[in-house]
Amino acid sequence: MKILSAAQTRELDQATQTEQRLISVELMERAASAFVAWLSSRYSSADAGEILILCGPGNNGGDGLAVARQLLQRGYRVRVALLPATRHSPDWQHNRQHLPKAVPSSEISTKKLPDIAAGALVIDALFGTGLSRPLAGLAATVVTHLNQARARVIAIDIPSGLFADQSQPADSAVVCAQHTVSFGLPKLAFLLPQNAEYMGEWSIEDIGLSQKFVADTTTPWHYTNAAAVAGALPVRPKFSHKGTFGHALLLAGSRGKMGAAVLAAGACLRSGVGLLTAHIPGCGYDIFQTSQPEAMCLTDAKADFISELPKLDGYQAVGIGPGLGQDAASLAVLRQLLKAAAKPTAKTGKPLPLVIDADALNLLGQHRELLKLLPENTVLTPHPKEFERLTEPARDDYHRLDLLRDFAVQHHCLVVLKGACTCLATPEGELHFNNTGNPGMATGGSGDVLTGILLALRAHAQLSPFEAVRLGVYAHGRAGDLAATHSGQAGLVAGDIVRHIGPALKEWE
Ligand SMILES: NC(=O)C1=CN([C@@H]2O[C@H](COP(=O)(O)OP(=O)(O)OC[C@H]3O[C@@H](n4cnc5c(N)ncnc54)[C@H](OP(=O)(O)O)[C@@H]3O)[C@@H](O)[C@H]2O)[C@@H](O)CC1
Ligand SMILES: [K+]
Repeated sequence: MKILSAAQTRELDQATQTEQRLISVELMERAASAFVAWLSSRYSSADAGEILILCGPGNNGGDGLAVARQLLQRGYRVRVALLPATRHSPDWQHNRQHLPKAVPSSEISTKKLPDIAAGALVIDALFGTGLSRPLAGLAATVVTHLNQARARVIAIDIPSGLFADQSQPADSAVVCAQHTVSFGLPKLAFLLPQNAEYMGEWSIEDIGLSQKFVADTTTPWHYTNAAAVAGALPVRPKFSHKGTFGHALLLAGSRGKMGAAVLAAGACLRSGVGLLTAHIPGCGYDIFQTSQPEAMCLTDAKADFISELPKLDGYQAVGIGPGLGQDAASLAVLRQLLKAAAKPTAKTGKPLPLVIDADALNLLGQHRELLKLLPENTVLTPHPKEFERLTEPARDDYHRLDLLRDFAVQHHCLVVLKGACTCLATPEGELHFNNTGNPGMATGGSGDVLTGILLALRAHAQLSPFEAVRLGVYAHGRAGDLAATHSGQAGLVAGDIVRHIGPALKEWE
């Protein structure tokens, strides 16, 4: 699914009208109907009580006025408060004229802010994607007044005061919604942690916008949902054997951190890899062989950390990092690996696929000269702090996205920035936000599991680097979601995610 800018969203609006021979007010009516259908599926008129609709001067306010009329027709009690303005959009004016007299309406002023009882249901239709500057004056006062009221706020399209695709000054007035009901496509702002307090839960309603325009429009931003990865996992052919699905090598573990190696290995095995060999420090042999009998095991000469790079012949992908530690000898192994993997393999003529995580990323951050050795299409899986060590502190989430994109393009690699909406940056400069996963996955070992999944999928000959990583990130979140249905979010541990990779991947079969 594509994510469009605010300017492209306006063009989409126009293109839809032209394509479907609609007048703009008809599209507004569709948006209002979709919003009302959403609201009435969640709140009966008794639950809702008297609904206050705050309307601005543009089409977002026009949506609010159409919603007021439709809610009244459905038997809800509504009242409307209008933000004064010198100019109103034509569709606003149309819906103002068609607002039934039975809907009480008043104009807001500094002296007459709307009464909002705690717990009241309030619809925020002040500003949408036409926001052209941070809110100030009366508009900002109304938003602050609303946020202080402890009401149940539902935003139409986007919380008012929030820009759809760029940052606003830190002290801007923005509506804090409990839920945002948006139309057609998600907006970039919805996916960034810095906006979580404004967005609440959000959902996207289909209003039949032009699919052709969306298909023809280019954007760096994409959203990975179930439809995006449908059919992405190749069917296992009847006459396949374990060699068909690749042999992966995992370099992981150190004294006290063997669990990371065990989790990554378990995840790799559950993600369809043909064979897995793990190279681990001597201290981990019994632990590893006992907990992962399906994997083969090579032990390092050192007992506590990895100091040797095994021969790489015969492997289709190598993962390094989980529980590795940051010993100088392990750094030397990482350097040797980067150099060796860059040489084209006899089988594919391409560099050996690498997945780099955790301490291997921290070592890269401390020795940035190694970044120029990264083979093409290497996968890096940092969380924001690890990513900062590779680049620089980000001013905000938008700046972090710029850094992420630049890094992936400059180093020709795939970077998975882990978070609530994990973002995959490609060497072509695309950013793909993931829609699976839950806060229960913010737990130790969750990242090691992702490394194992990605390692298995990068060893799969039929998946392109991008397909493997996008699918792996999605499947990791999906496994976490399935795990949470059993253990709950608080009780979820990384091993639960491993145990649900199979059921998650089964959904593609
Ligand atoms: N796209 C779609 O597919 C569909 C979109 N639809 C709906 O349309 C909405 C977008 O409508 P919109 O473009 O009229 O923008 P919106 O935000 O309501 O108001 C702009 C007005 O506010 C003003 N203004 C701006 N910033 C301001 C500020 N800080 N303080 C004060 N004023 C400010 C601005 O004035 P100006 O910038 O010219 O000074 C202008 O007058 C969209 O979010 C969705 O709800 C659906 O109906 C149908 C399908
Ligand atoms: K709004």
